[in-house]
Amino acid sequence: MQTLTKEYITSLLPMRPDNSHKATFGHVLNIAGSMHYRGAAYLSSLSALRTGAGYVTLASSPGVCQSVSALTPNIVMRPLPTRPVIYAELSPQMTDSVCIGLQSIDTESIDEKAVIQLHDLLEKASVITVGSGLSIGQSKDEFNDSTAPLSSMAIAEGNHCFFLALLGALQTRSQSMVFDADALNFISHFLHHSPRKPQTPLHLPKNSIITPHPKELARLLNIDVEAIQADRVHYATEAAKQLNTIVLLKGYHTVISDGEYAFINPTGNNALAKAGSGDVLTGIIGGFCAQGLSPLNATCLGVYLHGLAGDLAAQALSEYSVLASDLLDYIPKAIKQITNVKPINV
Ligand SMILES: NC(=O)C1=CN([C@@H]2O[C@H](COP(=O)(O)OP(=O)(O)OC[C@H]3O[C@@H](n4cnc5c(N)ncnc54)[C@H](OP(=O)(O)O)[C@@H]3O)[C@@H](O)[C@H]2O)[C@@H](O)CC1
Ligand SMILES: Nc1ncnc2c1ncn2[C@@H]1O[C@H](COP(=O)(O)OP(=O)(O)O)[C@@H](O)[C@H]1O
Repeated sequence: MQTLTKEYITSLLPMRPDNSHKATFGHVLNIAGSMHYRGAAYLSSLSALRTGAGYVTLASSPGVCQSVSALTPNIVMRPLPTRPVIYAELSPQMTDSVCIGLQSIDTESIDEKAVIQLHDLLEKASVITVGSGLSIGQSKDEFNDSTAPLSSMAIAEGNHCFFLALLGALQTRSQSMVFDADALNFISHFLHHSPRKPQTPLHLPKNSIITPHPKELARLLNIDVEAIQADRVHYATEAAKQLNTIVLLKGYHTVISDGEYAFINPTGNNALAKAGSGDVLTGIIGGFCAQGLSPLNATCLGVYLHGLAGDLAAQALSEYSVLASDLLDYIPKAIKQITNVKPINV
């Protein structure tokens, strides 16, 4: 187990040749966001550009694409077809969001056939990031409860069907891939709670990275979150072996493991404990993968810089006041700090 050092991290930064163009620095396909989590699509897309990717395409529902393009002109949009809501409880007046009991259901779920329309982008993207704010459509505990009544299982599954179709299409691809947030919840559901039990063990595509917080890793391994927190390096390593992937276990002193080696990140602070900061991290890692770094190196560099951006933001704004969107402005300062670029006095 090693702690990441500034010297090691600096050595991982990708080159920026003068004789270059946007394709030199790679294309991130970010499949993210849903009606209730538009911010996650924005944060994960923009942070990839801030980290140096040449091109970012956001593939999401039309509503998400519209919202994100209203906030920034920097991201290319690929709106995907949505599927009609199939359950009977809907009244005609309900258009965007539907409340059944305490649940708020996303009616803009992406059609699983959208995967066919994504074929060209799946071919040409340098890296595919999936899951930030993708929406499971109901409470996670209910989603992961196989004893839930059939009536609730019939209620919107968010982007579950789309994700499973996508995962099938990704199996044969060799680009780096980052699976975050709800992508991990879909995988946990498939592994442990699906009424149709998987026939064969689930394999993530090669060159993949997963970015669970402790509860997401607990869901993936089907154990208690307390057990994970009591032995973070062991469980990150175990999950990396089981799923044949790079594991980034989030939290204070984030752990990164490829199943053989484990790294501990020394940067970051409680300012990062704010909704959306994990979405920024996904984009950062995607941005470095796009520039040609291996999944392990992109993860180590991304985690360190994300934490450093949080440290610099906390110094300037206080640990209380940092927003996930502030991190976007501190990524450049973190990069400058590790490259020892002196600030220019104007
Ligand atoms: N602006 C946007 O659009 C945003 C969109 N977002 C998107 O929303 C989606 C769902 O994300 P989410 O935050 O609602 O659910 P999730 O992270 O599973 O937390 C649920 C429960 O899990 C627990 N828990 C969490 N962290 C833990 C930890 N470190 N260690 C231990 N336990 C931990 C905790 O439960 P408790 O411990 O309180 O029982 C918590 O209440 C996802 O796709 C994401 O990308 C968000 O990024 C926010 C900004
Ligand atoms: N107390 C803390 N110290 C250091 N880093 C933290 C702390 N709390 C959260 N983080 C970091 O902030 C990010 C939170 O990600 P996540 O839990 O996925 O949130 P969200 O889903 O809201 O984006 C992770 O990178 C995690 O390591």
